[in-house]
Amino acid sequence: MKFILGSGSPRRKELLSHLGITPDAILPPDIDEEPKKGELPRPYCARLAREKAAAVAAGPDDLVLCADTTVALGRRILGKPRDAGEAAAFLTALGGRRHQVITAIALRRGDRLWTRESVSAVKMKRLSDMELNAYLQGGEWQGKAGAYAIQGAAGAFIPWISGSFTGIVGLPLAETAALLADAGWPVWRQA
Ligand SMILES: Cc1cn([C@H]2C[C@H](O)[C@@H](COP(=O)(O)OP(=O)(O)OP(=O)(O)O)O2)c(=O)[nH]c1=O
Repeated sequence: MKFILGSGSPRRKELLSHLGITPDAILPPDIDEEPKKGELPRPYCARLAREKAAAVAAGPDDLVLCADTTVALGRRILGKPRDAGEAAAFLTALGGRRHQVITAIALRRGDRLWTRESVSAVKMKRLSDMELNAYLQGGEWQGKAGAYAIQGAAGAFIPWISGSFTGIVGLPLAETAALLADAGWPVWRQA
């Protein structure tokens, strides 16, 4: 049996290491992340995590762990920005308001699938032109849902969260540990 991390996100690999897990393989899934017409953020995020888990090639006994992080502004889904212009639009829309960050995780072994979700609320301050431009120049927005990473410079824009910090970064550790326990993986085995 192999443990496969179905994710190209270095944050997810690092967070998983806190549970003492070094994956036997890292296989980033390649799926269409376009939301369906009228799809709401939470079901969208859960669907993507499931589809990622289904897309990773694995043996019948292998465990495959996948996740999806989605930023939701009301009913609006903010995925990974295509370019700096879209990142600027996302950050302008998020500034001065509360939004949600959803991370859905999916664990698959053969035909069996275990899933969980973490939902956090995040308040971002309204950004000045100087803050916005400096942040865009720093490049940390690339590849991040909602165009920011709380674990980097954008932490300075976020005075308040309610929920799971590790969930916002991309892999909620409490839910992940519980999911692994559901599947019979011994997270807290003694050395
Ligand atoms: C909101 C937020 C997102 N993110 C990241 C986590 C995810 O990597 C990314 C959202 O994109 P995802 O599609 O969830 O993941 P990914 O494309 O990076 O990797 P994979 O599909 O291979 O697993 O945004 C942060 O690192 N910090 C944050 O504060």
